[in-house]
Amino acid sequence: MKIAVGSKNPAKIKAAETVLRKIGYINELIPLDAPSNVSGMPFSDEETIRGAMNRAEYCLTQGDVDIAIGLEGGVTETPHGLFLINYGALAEKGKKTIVAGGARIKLPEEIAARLRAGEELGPVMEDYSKIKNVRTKEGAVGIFTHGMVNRDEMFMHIMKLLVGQRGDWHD
Ligand SMILES: O=P(O)(O)OP(=O)(O)OP(=O)(O)OC[C@H]1O[C@@H](n2cnc3c(O)ncnc32)[C@H](O)[C@@H]1O
Repeated sequence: MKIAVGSKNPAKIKAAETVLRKIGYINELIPLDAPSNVSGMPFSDEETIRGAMNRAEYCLTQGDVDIAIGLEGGVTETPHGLFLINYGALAEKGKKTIVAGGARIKLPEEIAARLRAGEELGPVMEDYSKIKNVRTKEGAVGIFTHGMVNRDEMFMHIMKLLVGQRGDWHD
């Protein structure tokens, strides 16, 4: 069984690899540059879910991939402020795509204002934290939880929700 993940982001690959290994999948995980076909900074649950699904479903069209994972970050507006959100999708040939969402936290108003003005979270977080490539490491969630929950761990939880919903992993 060949499994792909629709991203070359190390935080996403690590999350997918760790959880797949936990359930006994020890073959190579194939990272593919999969387009999300949504905006660079998804601004709703719907857009972020769509991005995750698009990434996963694109991977299924590449080579002989049997199962594909799409992981996508975004934000969503609420009456309480702008929240960081993340979703995952697991696509499999001949089956309905499985979707799961991850933990969410409210972003500080100074970050939210910049996103509403059109900036993307990746560069805004680099600027705010003075750390390069935050999105590939601890992520915004890691910065704002002081390392208590980093981006890979947050995606690991989404991965568990995905593989758990699929159910039986015996060949
Ligand atoms: O390489 P890919 O897979 O595209 O990963 P990405 O982090 O760049 O892209 P996402 O589609 O997951 O996220 C959409 C945008 O939000 C940014 N973003 C999302 N979550 C973030 C986080 O926790 N920390 C920093 N930036 C984040 C990210 O940099 C993108 O600009």
